Amino acid sequence: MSTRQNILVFRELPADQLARLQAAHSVTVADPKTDRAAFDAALPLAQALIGSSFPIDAAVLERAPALKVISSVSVGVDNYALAELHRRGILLCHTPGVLDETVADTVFALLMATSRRVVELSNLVREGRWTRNIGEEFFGFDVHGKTLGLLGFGRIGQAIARRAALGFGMPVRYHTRRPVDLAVQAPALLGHAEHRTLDALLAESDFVVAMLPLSDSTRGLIDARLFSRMKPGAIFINGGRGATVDEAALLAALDSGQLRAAGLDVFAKEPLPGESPLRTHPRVTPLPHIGSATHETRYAMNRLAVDNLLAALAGQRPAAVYDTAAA
Ligand SMILES: NC(=O)c1ccc[n+]([C@@H]2O[C@H](COP(=O)([O-])OP(=O)(O)OC[C@H]3O[C@@H](n4cnc5c(N)ncnc54)[C@H](O)[C@@H]3O)[C@@H](O)[C@H]2O)c1
Ligand SMILES: O=C(O)[C@H](O)CO
Repeated sequence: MSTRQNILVFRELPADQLARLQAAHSVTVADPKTDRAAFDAALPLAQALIGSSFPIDAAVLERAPALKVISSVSVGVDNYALAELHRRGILLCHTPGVLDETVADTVFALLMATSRRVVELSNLVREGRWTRNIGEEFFGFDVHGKTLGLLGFGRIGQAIARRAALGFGMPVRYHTRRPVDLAVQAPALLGHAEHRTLDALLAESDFVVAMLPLSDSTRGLIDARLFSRMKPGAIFINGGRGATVDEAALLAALDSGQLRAAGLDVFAKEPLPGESPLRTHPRVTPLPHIGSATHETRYAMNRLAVDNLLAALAGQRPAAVYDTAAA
């Protein structure tokens, strides 16, 4: 690629990271959620896009004939028309690795909040309803020593597994299409994590944590059949993507008592619609998709996304390219 390129920034970046782009290229900032007209106007000349949380689908790509590279400020790539990017030869970069520990912390916050009923009991205090010693009806469920089942045992799944096994003494079971060679890929988990078939994992686990990407193979994967295979009284946590879960089946499993509780950072539709029963269900702890939302981690993601984009525009191999051919 030649020297100054046209970059369209479709989500706010930290000022210093935006300045890095502006120093070398022509930059237009237009958030399609608040100024769709400006975004649409900049698309035809854009050679590069950087941002997140907006679908870059085939219709958007059709209006961006000069596009050569997209740098997503996210690890998940479900907002991008992957086959179309591959067909058009557009490079897709993302931000794996820099958010693993923070997202794992968020998932653990949900694990603790659901099992120890943190939000419910904190509200009891705040609302002046703590008038006598807490009785059995408010007791929780131990986390330490319980079995954790992971659907999704990639970068973030393994960070969750380390917390569970090494911090809380929890046996970890994971389900992937093929067992992971722990000695090579996750030596800290040797002797702590074991591969299971999906049904065996569900039958054994006190906590089932989904940390899956959204793809054709995972959309709606966690359905009524899977909930019915879980241990009665299990806790379900979703930190991956909302659409991997059949939300009606999740509600039915909560209402029948099959599930003790659910902790959800992600939903099929975000922001969660006001009428969703998941918003106010007494045994659901909902979070507004905050897995990676700390100052440090969001900054690291933005910096990596800018690094990726500048490298691609300089004709170098970016640190984190997503393989659209494999999608
Ligand atoms: N809540 C948040 O804020 C937040 C933050 C970061 C990532 N995420 C989501 O988490 C996902 C995982 O991130 P990662 O960095 O750990 O990804 P990763 O690619 O390292 O791991 C993905 C794991 O999912 C497994 N997997 C994929 N398809 C599967 C299937 N059909 N059946 C069983 N296992 C399957 C893979 O084998 C792998 O173990 C992201 O794609 C993103 O959607 C959410
Ligand atoms: O995929 C990711 O990085 C998170 O969900 C933030 O969008």
